[in-house]
Amino acid sequence: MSTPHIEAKPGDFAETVLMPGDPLRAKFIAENFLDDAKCVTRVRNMFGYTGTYKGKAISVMGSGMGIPSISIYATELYKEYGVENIIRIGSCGAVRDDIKVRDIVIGMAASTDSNVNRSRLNQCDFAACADFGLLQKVVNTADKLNKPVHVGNVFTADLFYTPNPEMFALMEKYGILAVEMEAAGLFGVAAEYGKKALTVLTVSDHIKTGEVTTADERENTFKDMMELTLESIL
Ligand SMILES: O=P(O)(O)O[C@H]1O[C@H](CO)[C@@H](O)[C@H]1O
Ligand SMILES: O=c1cc[nH]c(=O)[nH]1
Repeated sequence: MSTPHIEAKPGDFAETVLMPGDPLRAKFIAENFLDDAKCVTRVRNMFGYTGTYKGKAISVMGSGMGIPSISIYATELYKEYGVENIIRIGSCGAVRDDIKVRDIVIGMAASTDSNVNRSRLNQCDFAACADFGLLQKVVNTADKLNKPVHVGNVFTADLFYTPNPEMFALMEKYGILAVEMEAAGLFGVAAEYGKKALTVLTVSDHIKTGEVTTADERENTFKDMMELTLESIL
């Protein structure tokens, strides 16, 4: 069995798949955080691996950038490979003063300028939200590990290079924590197939201050986010 975009065999994916946008990041995670990781798909170089973390089977696969790309992979994983949980692990831009670069943001819900969830729900607004059980586990794990996290609404943008930068002030006014490009789409696909999803992000840049993280800082904060996410799904 294979799908148009995934060449893995039935049973090749674990019930939980971690999804960074970047397929090379999926490879890095497999090589540095999982034991006995095996590459299960490489169509279009969108690498997917399955291994174990402290004895538990976990998969990791790139999603690509933006809602259309993650929607293709999430649909095929949920529908064809029996995956139950997808946890997006990505980067985001902060849009308010109390969120700093390097912070961890957990997307409890995702607002968006995309029309995909309206297409699903007969043009009505869909409140795109994370699975409460996954959210609770990651928040409890953050408490246990003494890692500070921000939990709330993120904004999933269709355009990275936005022609409407005035939107960032509106996001701040409405309590949105950060901007990224996939969460609302992933939550919509999970709802469509009766599955579970969560988004965990690290702040790579600050929209208001222009501050960006260095490569070393990105590596360290990324390890923090990985430890938090992996421990929460044990
Ligand atoms: O770091 P990732 O997971 O790719 O996430 C963010 O980075 C990309 C934009 O540079 C978008 O995919 C956005 O959501
Ligand atoms: O989508 C994204 C990701 C990181 N930083 C941004 O400003 N936007």
